[in-house]
Amino acid sequence: MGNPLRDPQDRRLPRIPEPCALVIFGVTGDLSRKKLLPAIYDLANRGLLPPGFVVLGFARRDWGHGDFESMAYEHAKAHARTPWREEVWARLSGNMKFVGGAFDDDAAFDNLASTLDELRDSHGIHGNAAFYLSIPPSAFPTVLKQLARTGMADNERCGGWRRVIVEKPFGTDLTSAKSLNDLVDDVFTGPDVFRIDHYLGKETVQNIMALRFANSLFEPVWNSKYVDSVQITMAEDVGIGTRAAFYDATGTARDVLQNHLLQLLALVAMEEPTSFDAAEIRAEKLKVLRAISLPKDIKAGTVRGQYLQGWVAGERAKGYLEEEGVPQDSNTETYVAVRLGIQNRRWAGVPFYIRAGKRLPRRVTEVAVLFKKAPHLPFNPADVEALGENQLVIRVQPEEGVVLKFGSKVPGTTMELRDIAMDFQYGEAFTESSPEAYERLVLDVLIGDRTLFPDAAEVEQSWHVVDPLEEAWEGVKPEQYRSGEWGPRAADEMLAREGRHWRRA
Ligand SMILES: NC(=O)C1=CN([C@@H]2O[C@H](COP(=O)(O)OP(=O)(O)OC[C@H]3O[C@@H](n4cnc5c(N)ncnc54)[C@H](OP(=O)(O)O)[C@@H]3O)[C@@H](O)[C@H]2O)C=CC1
Ligand SMILES: O=C1O[C@H](COP(=O)(O)O)[C@@H](O)[C@H](O)[C@H]1O
Repeated sequence: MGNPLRDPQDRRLPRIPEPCALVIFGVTGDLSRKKLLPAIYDLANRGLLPPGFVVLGFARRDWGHGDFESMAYEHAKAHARTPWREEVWARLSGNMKFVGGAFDDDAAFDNLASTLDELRDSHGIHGNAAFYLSIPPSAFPTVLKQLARTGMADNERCGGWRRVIVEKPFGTDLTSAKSLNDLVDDVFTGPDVFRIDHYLGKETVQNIMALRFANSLFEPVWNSKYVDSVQITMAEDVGIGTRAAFYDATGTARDVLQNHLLQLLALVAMEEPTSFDAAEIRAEKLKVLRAISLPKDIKAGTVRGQYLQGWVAGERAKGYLEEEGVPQDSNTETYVAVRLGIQNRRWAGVPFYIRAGKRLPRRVTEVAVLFKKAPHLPFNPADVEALGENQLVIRVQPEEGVVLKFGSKVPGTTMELRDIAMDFQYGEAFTESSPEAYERLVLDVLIGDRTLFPDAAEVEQSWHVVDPLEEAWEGVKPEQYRSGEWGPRAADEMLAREGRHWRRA
């Protein structure tokens, strides 16, 4: 199916999937409870699900359908974005099924396959099903093999479409990502594979393309002639929560740099796609990912940190090594800062500073484009000194919007200058509410629109960036920072060495 953005007529059409089932592996997990089940309710509430839509949960529980439905009700109600309406849930709940079992349990998968076959006739889903792997990444291969063994991934046998949604991180390095790509492409046909990166489902991230390519204002200055540097920040006030096993084996670079942050960089730096087709957008992003250069001296051009105990938003926070399940001698980073370059004509010489961390003072994700100062400033030197650089800040979350910072005359009888901000906030500009990222992405899978999903080449290219970093960091102890601080001092020093500082996000 073509992308509706391509044809302005199509943009206004509601996109409703064909009758189908969504099978969620790991349905009792954190992601499913907080994001997927609420997203399904929100889609139903907006009238975007087909009649007879089935949610089929799979996890290690001795549950009947009713137990699953009660759990789903509790979490969907707690986390839904749209107003709660019992009648919407009542329509969904009749179609919520559960199959219990472990990933290595053949009988459980045989049971799942026959349940899906029965639903084809009883619920008119025509054999259409999407499988969401909301499970530990180490289990992706086992589940994919089970789907192959039981014939559940076989479009022809099932008489409808079969799609798979693979969560991130997709592999732990380039080699494992390649094997996983091979496996997933063996089991499913290429266009039926959806590698999810939920940042691409965020409204504010999709708006990067609109901001850049729908306006003539920014394009002329979107290059190394005018841009001094770009800063991408993903700060979280939370720690690792209950995800110690996953996080300690993963670290910040694999958890969010390899995917969310490199995707943001690609959207900010890529050339205009010839259309909004998935293939065109992916091709432009891939060119940027291929042009990324790492710091010559990786140790000097990157900083890894690990949080100590401290205070975040007035609350006492444990240190990373005190978190339950984290080994006492863990060297895993909970913060990363890196200076990347992009070796092409548009961006030569412009540093892209990227930082991400847990237990920072507050939750904020933003992309800041910092402009060079004007070549001549005919003002009082003290004023010129006090003026910051012009900045365009894309606030991904929270307080979603875009801020333009520039110097202005202070009202009065003298020519005094001060930085001011023009602020666009979604809440003020639009009456429409933004769908949650997973809501948009689940709908896209059910419709078969791959535009917002990175392809295999992008995922592999991102590991080309992260693998050398991981290699250089091997055995190196991370710098420490107190919970509630903006990361290790070394991250400030890294920018100071280049005459810059991190923007106050
Ligand atoms: N949580 C988050 O905020 C985010 C998560 N992700 C990704 O989403 C995926 C899921 O993460 P998350 O929900 O946090 O993980 P959780 O650990 O919370 O949940 C894992 C789920 O997998 C099930 N599971 C684990 N092992 C088995 C097994 N051997 N057999 C059957 N079921 C099993 C668990 O079932 P049981 O109840 O039986 O243990 C549980 O339902 C991961 O790939 C993660 O990287 C991506 C972005 C954000
Ligand atoms: O993918 C992940 O993202 C979350 C942060 O997501 P956000 O939408 O709240 O910004 C992060 O906490 C988690 O560690 C990571 O796996």
